[in-house]
Amino acid sequence: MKKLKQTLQNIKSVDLETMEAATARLDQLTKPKGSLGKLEKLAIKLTGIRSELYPSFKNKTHIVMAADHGVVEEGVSPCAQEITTQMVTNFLNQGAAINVLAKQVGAELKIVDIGMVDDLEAEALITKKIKNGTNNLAQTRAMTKKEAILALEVGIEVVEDAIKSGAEVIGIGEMGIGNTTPSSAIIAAITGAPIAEIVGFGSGLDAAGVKNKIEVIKTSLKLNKFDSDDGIDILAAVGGLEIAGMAGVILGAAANKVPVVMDGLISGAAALIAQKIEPEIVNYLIPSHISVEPGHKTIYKKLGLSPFLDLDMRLGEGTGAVLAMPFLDTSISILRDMATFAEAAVINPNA
Ligand SMILES: Cc1cc2ncn([C@H]3O[C@H](COP(=O)(O)O)[C@@H](O)[C@H]3O)c2cc1C
Ligand SMILES: O=C(O)c1cccnc1
Repeated sequence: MKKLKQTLQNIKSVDLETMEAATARLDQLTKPKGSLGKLEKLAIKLTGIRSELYPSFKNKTHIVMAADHGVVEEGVSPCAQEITTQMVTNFLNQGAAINVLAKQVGAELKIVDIGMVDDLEAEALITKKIKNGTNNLAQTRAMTKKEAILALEVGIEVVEDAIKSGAEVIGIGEMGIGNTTPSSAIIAAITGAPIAEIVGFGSGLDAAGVKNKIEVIKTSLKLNKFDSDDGIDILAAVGGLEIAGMAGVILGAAANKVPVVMDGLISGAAALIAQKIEPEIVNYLIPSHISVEPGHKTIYKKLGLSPFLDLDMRLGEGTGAVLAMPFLDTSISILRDMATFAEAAVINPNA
């Protein structure tokens, strides 16, 4: 609890003065005002986070949190729970989509066991297990508040280590069979959106499976009472350990003035929890893509963010997050390297 408290105290508002300077420069560059759209908004946001006009995002780290979910016994996923362990092994052997995409953009990968059912031993795996999977949230609370806090603190620790090693931008992703169920429950709990509008087929449920998933989520929200103003209570009632870990990464990164690139539905649920705990974190969050999962747009709406990419993706692991990472460097190179109207001797249409 001490680590979490300290981290929350260290989260400060972003630097509005530097953002104004960035806006003024963007408006002097040789292009119609605002014509580079979201890239311009991104550059302005990043200067505010880093308190620097031309921050670097060359050193990229992507953190994948892995955990299991008791609720899979309700048939909410078409996939067997063992796939979590098999995929984490695949991550460690460089064979998954996230390995290929992270390598492509030059991001270092960190894989964290924060709550897998199986105990894997591997040098490259960061083992910070809170427990071997959550409880079945259709029967009882997913975890205790203490476990939720410990999982948040794992996220803070892992991201602080990455930042100490030089990370200038952090991506978040996850692996955990069944985790679109707690994610959808969190979205419903926080936004109040109708459950049937949020829930999707996850990794590939059929129509009957989606119907069952909706009922399981409704049951979990009725059964597990929580204080809807308390992000940690929501996390403990209907969340997941990897979701808590990612929320901790967001809080820890914000406390250190480092931007976090979100991924799909599950990282989005973590962002909603982090926002509930500390609303200021939204100013440190960078969206990436819009997932096929219907609840993802509800998340972006609640966060007030708009994604860059629409690639019909629905994988998770942080695949969308790493794909968006190069946009950070790109937006700053626009701000830094383009000529102004005065430098290029071009008539300024806005003057
Ligand atoms: C082989 C495989 C690799 C994955 N990588 C991410 N997920 C994604 O699917 C899971 C969530 O979907 P659901 O809630 O329907 O179980 C998570 O592990 C998520 O990361 C995968 C799923 C599978 C099958
Ligand atoms: O939106 C996602 O990231 C997602 C969707 C389905 C399954 N796994 C992840």
